Amino acid sequence: MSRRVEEYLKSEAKKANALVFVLIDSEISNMDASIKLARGVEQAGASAILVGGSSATDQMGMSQTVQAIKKSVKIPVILFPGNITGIVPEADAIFFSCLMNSDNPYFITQAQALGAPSVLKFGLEALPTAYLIIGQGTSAWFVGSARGIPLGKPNIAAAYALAARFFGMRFVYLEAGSGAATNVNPEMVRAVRRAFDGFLIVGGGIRDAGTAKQLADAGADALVIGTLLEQDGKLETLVEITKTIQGRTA
Ligand SMILES: CC(C)=CCC/C(C)=C/CC/C(C)=C/CC/C(C)=C/COP(=O)(O)OP(=O)(O)O
Ligand SMILES: O=P(O)(O)OC[C@@H](O)CO
Ligand SMILES: [Mg+2]
Repeated sequence: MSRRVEEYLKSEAKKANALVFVLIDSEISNMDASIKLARGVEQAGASAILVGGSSATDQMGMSQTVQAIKKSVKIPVILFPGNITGIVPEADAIFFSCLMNSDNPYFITQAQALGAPSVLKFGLEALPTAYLIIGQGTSAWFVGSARGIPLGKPNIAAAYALAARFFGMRFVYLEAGSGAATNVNPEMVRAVRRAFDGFLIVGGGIRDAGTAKQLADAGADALVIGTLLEQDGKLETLVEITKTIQGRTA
């Protein structure tokens, strides 16, 4: 299986303090809005577009959205599935994730087993990802039956990341949850960075450049921004974020 997207992300991450990935929630944005947003965020310096939603079930709609985004931007489009319904053919890659701290085995191995044949059939590049949900009260936390790692317990997150490393997973995604009131804190990112030498993604509740800089300085390779851009006029904040952590826009 090709590692084209993974190699691209790793080489881009070497050039910047951290990359920015933008999450387009296929349950919220219609096709025109998604295309406009994708073009805007590419211009603003985002390195990849993630498409997904914790309860996305409209595969036809997602398929069309991904296809339209692909035609509009050069940066990779990566699926971010909350379930097997989040797998569509048109993307470049998929976070093939294991919600390691779920209480439900479905989100640890069963969705993956059910989805794997489609990933192969569609030729999607699978990015092996340990998805760790931090804190509680968000959609991903609820839908994924996560036993959220307490925000103030960096060593627990680091232990999961170490387990992910020993499993051979090459990505860890520390997720406070979309729209989280409190983002993952830099102490936890630092602890996980010490334990895990792969590609470290941090997301959930990041809304300003100051926070983004702290998380990048703590060792994140990429930050995910979603909810912020669901409000009009916030592209400027994204430009500020990319400038602060990368010193550049596209
Ligand atoms: C690999 C395959 C086939 C599936 C993975 C299945 C797993 C591990 C799911 C994890 C649990 C889960 C429900 C994750 C959702 C991730 C996601 C797309 C979050 C985005 O959050 P939103 O759905 O936008 O939240 P809002 O409700 O706030 O919009
Ligand atoms: O929507 P926000 O809070 O930016 O979170 C993005 C992403 O980490 C959610 O999966
Ligand atoms: Mg959302």
